[in-house]
Amino acid sequence: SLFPRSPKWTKTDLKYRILNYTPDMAPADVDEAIEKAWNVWSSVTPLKFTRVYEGNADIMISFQSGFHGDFHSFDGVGGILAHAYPPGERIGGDAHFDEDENWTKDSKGYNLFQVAAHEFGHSLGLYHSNVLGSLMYPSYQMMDIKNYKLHPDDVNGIQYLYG
Ligand SMILES: O=C1CC=C(NS(=O)(=O)c2ccc(-c3ccccc3)cc2)CC1=O
Ligand SMILES: [Ca+2]
Ligand SMILES: [Zn+2]
Repeated sequence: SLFPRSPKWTKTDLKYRILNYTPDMAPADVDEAIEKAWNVWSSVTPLKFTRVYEGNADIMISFQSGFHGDFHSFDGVGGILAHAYPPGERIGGDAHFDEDENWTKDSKGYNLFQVAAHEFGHSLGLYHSNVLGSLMYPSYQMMDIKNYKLHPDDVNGIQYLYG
């Protein structure tokens, strides 16, 4: 078609790898935050996310600071918290978290689960939403992470791509 659909994964079984850890949190808490962030999206699509511990994965997850080898250097404390690449080969899908932030599993600093869930939306092909309260809204706001529920706007967006 004239306007090829926005980039999306052409497979439903995606592999992710956590390349390094932030000193801000216990590794097990990082693992859990990342897994929960994937569950947000797999719970409303046919997508399956499998963690791998070596070699290449569709989505490579890492904590980096300042210049880290791509064209989007991080900026120290505050400002940009993270970024993720739309679906594709090599860097496509990868998610980078700014190590200079204070990553937490609760409501102090920046909640890793929440930021990861947002970034993984980008890794899957979603862009920002203008619906306040949606996960893909461009600005960070603390949400009820205990029993997190995806906003209908986010469900519509991801199901448009993978429904
Ligand atoms: O595409 C971009 C480029 C700039 C971004 N700014 S950010 O890193 O400060 C950021 C802002 C909001 C969020 C967020 C929004 C809603 C829920 C959870 C996090 C995550 C990261 C984040 C982002 O995803
Ligand atoms: Ca920053
Ligand atoms: Zn974003």
